[in-house]
Amino acid sequence: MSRKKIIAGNWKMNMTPSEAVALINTLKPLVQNDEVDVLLCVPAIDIIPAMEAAKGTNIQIGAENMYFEEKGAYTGEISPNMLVDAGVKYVIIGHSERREYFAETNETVNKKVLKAFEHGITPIICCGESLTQREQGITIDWIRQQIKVAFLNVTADQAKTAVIAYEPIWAIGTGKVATTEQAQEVCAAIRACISEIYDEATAAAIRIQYGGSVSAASAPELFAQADIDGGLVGGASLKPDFGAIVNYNK
Ligand SMILES: O=C(CO)COP(=O)(O)O
Repeated sequence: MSRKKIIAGNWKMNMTPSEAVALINTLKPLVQNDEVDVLLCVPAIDIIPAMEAAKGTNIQIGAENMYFEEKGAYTGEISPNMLVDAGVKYVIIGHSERREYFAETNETVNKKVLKAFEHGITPIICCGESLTQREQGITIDWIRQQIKVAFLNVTADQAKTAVIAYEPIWAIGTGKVATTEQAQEVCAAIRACISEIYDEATAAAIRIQYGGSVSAASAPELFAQADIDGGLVGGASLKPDFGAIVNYNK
């Protein structure tokens, strides 16, 4: 089965609304590639102006986070309904930075994943090991656990449409990209885990990205791996380099 690659930027806490519009205008001509899905996940305050700036282009705008309640007394949070109303189709869930700085757990990730599906938003579910865990040889066990909990009560039909981002924490923002072998090994293990939870058809349909210091130089080899269906790109998505990453196959 051939899966369409999905190449997504994660802007993290960068870009004011006016900077966001300017960057999208710069990226527009650089990220044209019909063979891949192109997505920019941007800060909540940038979503509406970014949608407007990206109108009529192949750039889709996603969110970086979402709460698992619909509305109410949750100061500072963004609800799934708000994202849907703004036209958002993808949301990053459980990025390692949210787990580390905002106390997200596998359980809250699962609640958010279920809520996103309930509202027709595709979650980009993040997983990844620390350097210590890699050195201890527990990478695969750790990630299998993250995946199993994230997908609790998710149906096979929903799971087929999900995106998983494998992001080794030691490779994020460090310039230390995982080797293609390391990235492929874990992405294959994630697909095997999905196959165990559901079935082969679900595992064959789900898209798995690699993230962690992806650059124009490393993208072609990474994205050519059998189980890597694109990337979740941090730093390089804030620069024209993102165009070269999107066009990794040209
Ligand atoms: O965390 C990341 C994307 O979600 C990766 O960030 P970098 O590409 O800056 O390493």
